[in-house]
Amino acid sequence: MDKTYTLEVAGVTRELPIMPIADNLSIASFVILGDTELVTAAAPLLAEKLPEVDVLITAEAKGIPLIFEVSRVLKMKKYYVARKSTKPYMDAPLINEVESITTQKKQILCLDGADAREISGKRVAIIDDVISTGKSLQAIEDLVVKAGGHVAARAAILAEGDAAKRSDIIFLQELPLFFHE
Ligand SMILES: O=P(O)(O)OC[C@H]1O[C@H](OP(=O)(O)OP(=O)(O)O)[C@H](O)[C@@H]1O
Repeated sequence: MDKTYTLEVAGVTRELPIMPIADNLSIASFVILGDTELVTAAAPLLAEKLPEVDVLITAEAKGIPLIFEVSRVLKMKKYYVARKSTKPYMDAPLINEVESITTQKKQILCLDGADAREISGKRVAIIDDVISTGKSLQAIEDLVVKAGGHVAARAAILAEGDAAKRSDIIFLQELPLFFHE
């Protein structure tokens, strides 16, 4: 099997290392943390595909640079982040469990109660770097609904595996999964 996968997205090319995550499955590792060139190229393309929304939300961690840039392009003054642990400075956080394709154990996602109150009644776009099993997306969506927000868009740079067949998400490029014996 190839050791890398050549990804072309938003006019940028990256050689993604193919990494095993289970006995019969490998993924092309896509890490946008630190990749200013890719994030700044992808964010405006995603921003122009979004319907009109009031707020943006992502999950810690890899969605953060992307949501920052999308909010900047859209001239939004802030964005929201569901964290993967509670913090003492949070006010009555909303908490949900989450498991992603790369998660080895269960994690939590939590939204500060103060953020939840601001999201209430708003049209929300969920932003992430990749949608794969969709479990992270669903966990964020559950928090948004709990907060009283209305999910109006689900957007990512890449749709991995079967996620590329979904008609309810916005994405720029597909990413294959690599199954083996
Ligand atoms: O559709 P899914 O199967 O849920 O996978 C997609 C999620 O997985 C990755 O995050 P990861 O869990 O690796 O966390 P990190 O951003 O904190 O590294 C990615 O950033 C998405 O949030």
